Amino acid sequence: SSTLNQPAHKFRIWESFTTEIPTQEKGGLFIKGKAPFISFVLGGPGSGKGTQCEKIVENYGFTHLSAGDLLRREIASNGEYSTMILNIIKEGKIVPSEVTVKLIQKEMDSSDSLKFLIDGFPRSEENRIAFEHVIGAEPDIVLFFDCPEEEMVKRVLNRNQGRVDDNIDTIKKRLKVFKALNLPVINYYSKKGKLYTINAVGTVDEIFEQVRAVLAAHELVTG
Ligand SMILES: Nc1ncnc2c1ncn2[C@@H]1O[C@H](COP(=O)(O)OP(=O)(O)OP(=O)(O)O)[C@@H](O)[C@H]1O
Ligand SMILES: Nc1ccn([C@@H]2O[C@H](COP(=O)(O)O)[C@@H](O)[C@H]2O)c(=O)n1
Ligand SMILES: [Mg+2]
Repeated sequence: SSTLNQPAHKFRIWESFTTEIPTQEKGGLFIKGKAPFISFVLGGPGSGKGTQCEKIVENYGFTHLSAGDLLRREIASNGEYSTMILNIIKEGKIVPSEVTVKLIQKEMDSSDSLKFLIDGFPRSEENRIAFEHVIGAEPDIVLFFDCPEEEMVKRVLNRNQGRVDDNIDTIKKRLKVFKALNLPVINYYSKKGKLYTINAVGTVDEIFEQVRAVLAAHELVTG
């Protein structure tokens, strides 16, 4: 059956083995003994999510899961969904949540990490709801890299990593999709008090100082 129709199965397993029932929020990951800290990392195309995630990993030992990288790896594997994913990425559209959440779930399940950065996810309300349903967890915080469109376009066009979506036509489409589908997710987490907006203009180090302040407030600075 569809992944989306499966319950947050690990939570059910935990419930049946202990009377000490953890909060539903982190249910799917409690089987590892301790619920990991989860940060979603959002922002438009080229806002600097991946760059800042690298700095967070270096400094604080998070495990970085980039949804885009997982999808690109899936394309490279020539698997069942490769062509479908490639076509969607070329169009700047969003891959069905069932596929993306399954890739994230696999990485989280095979990791012992207690700190995850989930970069470029959730890109839509559908993504968000699928994650909650399948993983059985919500993020502790959401970092939002807020960057003007002209700056994002400039950065993407200069990126030079051979990505099929780093061209002006696809960037325009990605910006439209970001506004239509990702901003509602950002607003959702803002209302929940989980959103931390970072001014993504400036040097990489200047931006990282803002990130550091957010992580310090959550006592995640010890690595
Ligand atoms: N503060 C900055 N100033 C100038 N250039 C930057 C800055 N941060 C990142 N860049 C550059 O901008 C480009 C895009 O950055 P990055 O790949 O981190 O963005 P992203 O948000 O992950 O984008 P995407 O959503 O497309 O994956 C890269 O070439 C990166 O080196
Ligand atoms: N949750 C997601 C994340 C990404 N995609 C697709 O991949 C493209 C590249 O993503 P980056 O985070 O590396 O910019 C993106 O434009 C989408 O086509 C997705 O579908 N769902
Ligand atoms: Mg990226």
